[in-house]
Amino acid sequence: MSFHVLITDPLHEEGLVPLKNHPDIKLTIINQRRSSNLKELIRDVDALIVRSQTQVTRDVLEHATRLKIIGRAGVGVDNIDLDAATERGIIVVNAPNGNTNSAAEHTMALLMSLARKIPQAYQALKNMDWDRKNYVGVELRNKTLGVIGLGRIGAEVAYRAKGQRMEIIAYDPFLTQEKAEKLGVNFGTLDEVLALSDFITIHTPLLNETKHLINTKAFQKMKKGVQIINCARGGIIDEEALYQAIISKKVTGAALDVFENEPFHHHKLLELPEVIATPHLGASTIEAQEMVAIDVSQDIIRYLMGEQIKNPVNLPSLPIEILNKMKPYFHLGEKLGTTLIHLVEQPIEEITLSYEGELAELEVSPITRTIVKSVLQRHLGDHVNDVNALYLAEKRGITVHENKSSANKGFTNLLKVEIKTNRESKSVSGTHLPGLGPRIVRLDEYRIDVIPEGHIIFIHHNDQPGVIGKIGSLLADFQINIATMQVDRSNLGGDAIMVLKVDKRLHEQELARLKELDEIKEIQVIDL
Ligand SMILES: NC(=O)c1ccc[n+]([C@@H]2O[C@H](COP(=O)([O-])OP(=O)(O)OC[C@H]3O[C@@H](n4cnc5c(N)ncnc54)[C@H](O)[C@@H]3O)[C@@H](O)[C@H]2O)c1
Ligand SMILES: O=C(O)[C@H](O)COP(=O)(O)O
Repeated sequence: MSFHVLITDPLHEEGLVPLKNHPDIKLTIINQRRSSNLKELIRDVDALIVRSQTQVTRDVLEHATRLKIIGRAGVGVDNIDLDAATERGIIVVNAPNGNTNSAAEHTMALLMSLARKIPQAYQALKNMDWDRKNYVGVELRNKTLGVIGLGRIGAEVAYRAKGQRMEIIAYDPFLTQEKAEKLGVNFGTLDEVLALSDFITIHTPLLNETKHLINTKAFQKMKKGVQIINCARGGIIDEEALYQAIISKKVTGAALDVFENEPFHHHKLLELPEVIATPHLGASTIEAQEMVAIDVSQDIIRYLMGEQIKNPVNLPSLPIEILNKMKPYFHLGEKLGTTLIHLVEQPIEEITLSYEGELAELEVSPITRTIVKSVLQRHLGDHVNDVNALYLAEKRGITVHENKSSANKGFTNLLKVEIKTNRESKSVSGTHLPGLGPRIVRLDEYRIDVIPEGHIIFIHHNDQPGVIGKIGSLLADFQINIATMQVDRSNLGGDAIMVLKVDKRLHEQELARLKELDEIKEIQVIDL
């Protein structure tokens, strides 16, 4: 199988090598700035790789009929419509670690340039103006640096700023006491960070919640004379509010690497002498570009070749070692979901997944996605995948519940899948036996022991003498060999089930003959 990969932003050459050398990959590289026909180009590609300049909008994705994966050679994915990608089952991956160091170093360069007015003094000197009195700076030592967003880059900046003997106060909704202590920073609320800092540096993603996080109100809460750095994303600072805060002398300096609209040829903030700026260069180092390009190319290749990816953005992300440990449960979950969906009538209202024993200790959301996928695939087809399964379930009004219990009910791990429709509720439970593999151990209240693979016939019948013989002799007439047989009943002479594993698939006519037996209430043939 051959895959077509399209690259629309400049990428480091090293990152292209694995793609160029791959026998199953055809590579197209375009300069998106010169190409306005992304919608045309994206039609026949399997993978797209971008940096921050290509805008992967919903409109663009509507034309991407074959697209399976989008790779972002960098961190921020605000130029990609994640909801639209998820709805279409397109996985988005990024390269979150490769440019952390470079972005932190760039932030420090901006911080120091701001404190000592280096760009302004340099510009004056270039204009042959030997001016010393207008470029008196401030020391960083003993000043307070407010860090908003203490993730990868924020933490690296805090670490470096401590080397400048600054006091650090940080705000991040996910900051734990342990992490703050480890980094030697003070915990603060957003308002405290705004009120106490001499310098403020922003390191959050651009999200609905962080759009214009630093607005007129936020500037009002700041110290007079504060200086601000944004090496994260344009749009987190309200640029008009910043302009006014500088004019009013509340803010005495701003260093910006990112802007609300990029690229631009004129910006009113740059007319102010207090503002220094770079054109989104935080990640622009040889080292960072090499690393992000390699990381993203490798994940693209992994995904296209059906291997485990490392940096998914629209899927729960777990370390590879843990995912490998969970592999048997993905397999078991998929088999249980496929089995159960063949045994219920539509329409489904609820899917409930119960994780018991050892399973309850795991992060089970990826298994849940796989089970929901296997359930929906029966009627929606192969376009359902782990990325869009939960979205498609929600869109169809199906609620998905997850229950966990560490209680051990005779199995070290037990996974129960239950489907509720408007008429009935059915469940199937399974376990993974180390060294032996998956087993279906319960069908509703019936106890069975079935290896979920091959051709399986589920029969719901009346518990009465002769049924097993009749079914056995009919199958013999069809030349179908029975490999295993399991029978259980609710009570003597009541409802019973039979699960047969046979060596070849039944034809429609053969199935019809079995259904003619009076004792049989329901029969389903499933290929697992
Ligand atoms: N200028 C550049 O070239 C450049 C380079 C790399 C990254 N970036 C940008 O830098 C930013 C940070 O990147 P990162 O790798 O450190 O990401 P990260 O995910 O490691 O860290 C982001 C942190 O922001 C926190 N956060 C989220 N919402 C918040 C809020 N409302 N208030 C405070 N904190 C909040 C998160 O909890 C997280 O800890 C991103 O916007 C990324 O796109 C820019
Ligand atoms: O989010 C990022 O990784 C940076 O903003 C880098 O963007 P770039 O790849 O366009 O330089």
